[in-house]
Amino acid sequence: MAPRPTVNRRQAVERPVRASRIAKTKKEQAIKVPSDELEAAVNDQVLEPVYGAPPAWSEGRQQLCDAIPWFRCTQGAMYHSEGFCYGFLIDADGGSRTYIDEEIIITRIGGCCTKDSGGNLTLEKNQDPDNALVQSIIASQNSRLAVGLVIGSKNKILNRDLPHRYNIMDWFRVTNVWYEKIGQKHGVKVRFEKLNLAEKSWWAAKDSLPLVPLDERDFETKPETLKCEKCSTESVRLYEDGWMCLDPGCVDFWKIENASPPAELTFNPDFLSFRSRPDPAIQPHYSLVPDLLSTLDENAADVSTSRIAWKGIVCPMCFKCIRRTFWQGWKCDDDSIGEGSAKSCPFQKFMNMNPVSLRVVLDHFELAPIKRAIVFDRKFSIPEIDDNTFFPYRKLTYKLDGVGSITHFVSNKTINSRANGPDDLFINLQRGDLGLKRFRLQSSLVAGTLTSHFAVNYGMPYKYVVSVDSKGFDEAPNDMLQALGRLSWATEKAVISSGDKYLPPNELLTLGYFEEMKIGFHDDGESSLGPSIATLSLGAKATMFVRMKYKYFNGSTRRAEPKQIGTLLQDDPVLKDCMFEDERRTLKEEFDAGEISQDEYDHSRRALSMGRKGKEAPVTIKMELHHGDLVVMHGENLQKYYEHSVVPESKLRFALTARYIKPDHVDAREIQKGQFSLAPDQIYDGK
Ligand SMILES: O=C(O)CCC(=O)C(=O)O
Repeated sequence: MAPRPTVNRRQAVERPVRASRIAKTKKEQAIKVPSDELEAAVNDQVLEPVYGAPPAWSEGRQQLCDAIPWFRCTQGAMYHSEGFCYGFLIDADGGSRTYIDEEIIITRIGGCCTKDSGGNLTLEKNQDPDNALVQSIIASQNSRLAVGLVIGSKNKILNRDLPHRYNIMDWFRVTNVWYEKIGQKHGVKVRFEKLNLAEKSWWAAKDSLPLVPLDERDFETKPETLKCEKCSTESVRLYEDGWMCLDPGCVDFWKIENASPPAELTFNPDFLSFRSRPDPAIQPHYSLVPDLLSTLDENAADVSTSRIAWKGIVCPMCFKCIRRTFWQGWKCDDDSIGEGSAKSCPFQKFMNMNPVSLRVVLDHFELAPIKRAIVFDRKFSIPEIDDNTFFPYRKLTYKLDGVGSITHFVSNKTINSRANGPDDLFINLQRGDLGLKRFRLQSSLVAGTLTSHFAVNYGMPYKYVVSVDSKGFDEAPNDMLQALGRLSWATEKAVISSGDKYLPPNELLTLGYFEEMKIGFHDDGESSLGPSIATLSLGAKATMFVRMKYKYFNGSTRRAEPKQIGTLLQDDPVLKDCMFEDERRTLKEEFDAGEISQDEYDHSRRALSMGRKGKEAPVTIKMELHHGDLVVMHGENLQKYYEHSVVPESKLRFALTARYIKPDHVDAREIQKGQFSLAPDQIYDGK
């Protein structure tokens, strides 16, 4: 029998491969493409079909990160956590001298980059050994931890027609981590080698050669490694063009025989073709494609609202990563982006939502509180306490000078346990389908981020924080109207005590929080809302934080660049406890009195902030919201100047918030949605 050729080379490399950013077809491999034709070459590329299909995929980054535990990073190429690299994305820009074939990937590790005018990432500082990404990739290599790889469809180096935006590849081992000179800086590169060499990769070209069996592979031949004469560091020979010392601390770093290497380098075929002997000790930490659903016993108490149960899953029918957008579970065709094969996937998994009992979320359920004992932390505002006017509620009032007030009606066991009271509402809201869903945040750092809570809106449309489709109050279940009765009572009592006119609510937003869900700092809206907003808390305890908005605290908007000053406030209200309160007040008085010009006013204000980093305002009000408590925020400018966030504890909480939406901000056809009349047993008497 004729001897076989060197098998690894037949698999991966048959001729020298130029290490470039340009994707090349097999025929073009040694052809140099001028850089000004780069864009056109990439666009005109004829992509080859792939051999198989990815084990899981996603059209959105958020969906991918939610479902795949080894890739929970919505930005950057590397997912690292607690000092290890678990997952890596190969997408548009792998940097210069990138390489991909069926089993090998050579790429930079990402980080320390900015985008140049052409949209390419360039290193803006050296990547040193203390960099977290560098440490993580080395830690994974040293502890023989397999790394999961994902390939994005913007990758043009592989030259394959990838089926989806993000495609799970397989587990890889880290075989080499080294430094290269990239522009004027040094950055870290990595060579990944597919762990399972016994199975053909799905991303191989459809007409590619069959896989070389393991027992015919050469695991002995390794690329040449030489010791530097200057620093004694051993470095592997990466490029055909010549050996280079890869220690960035050495005077001979990145030089071929004392000279800079050519701009375009050709990979050393031995570096591409060597394969590591299978090693059973190299294992991943996670499953490549987790089957989360098989582990969720929906009949077990409280599983359906636990943290793990609102992670994304991989659709068992079409393998798409899907997020839990519905209160009851996952629906494959709901979380689709663009056209995709899964648009019509019928998979849906709605869980048995066994009601979570109050016993589970309230430590002191039945035992307390008969009267809630409250300890106030002197770091925050201390409220006025009134135990009499609205007995059995304790009324706590926080005053925000010249802005408004926050009234906290503290509930107790007697109030909560009355018929149609908070205890009943908490259980009843869990029966049936209220239509609670997670929506996309309108503005978020990463596009497509979902809220960390479920929402449903009744009454007038409320579109400030999330775009929630509103249902009319005529469709609202009795429990919502019972809650609306309480909220109307609380609003009226809080507003009338402050001497203002009471406007009955015409909108009710219900938020549902599972374990570890929350709502970050936001305001409820300025121009479209009336001055009063009332919330009823049900279930788990939560903490509400109130702070001044950044621009009112600092006197200017956030700066685009650290050295710049943001835009100064046109009309600075100089709120109590803002930065440079005294100076800003004096300047404002001088300006209002015509003693200084606009230029002088702005110049002096800029001088105050010069050289100072803007910062978030400290929290001024911190409230513990318990089951049955009612909170009313009141004041024309409260939502303009202040923002709030709420962080619940335990496994289930509802917040029902009633607002007055100004009818002139609502489409005339929607106005009737906000009309309601309460039946006698839905009107609340404060007991
Ligand atoms: O969960 C809460 O208590 C507050 C909810 C909230 O801030 C909102 O609906 O805007």
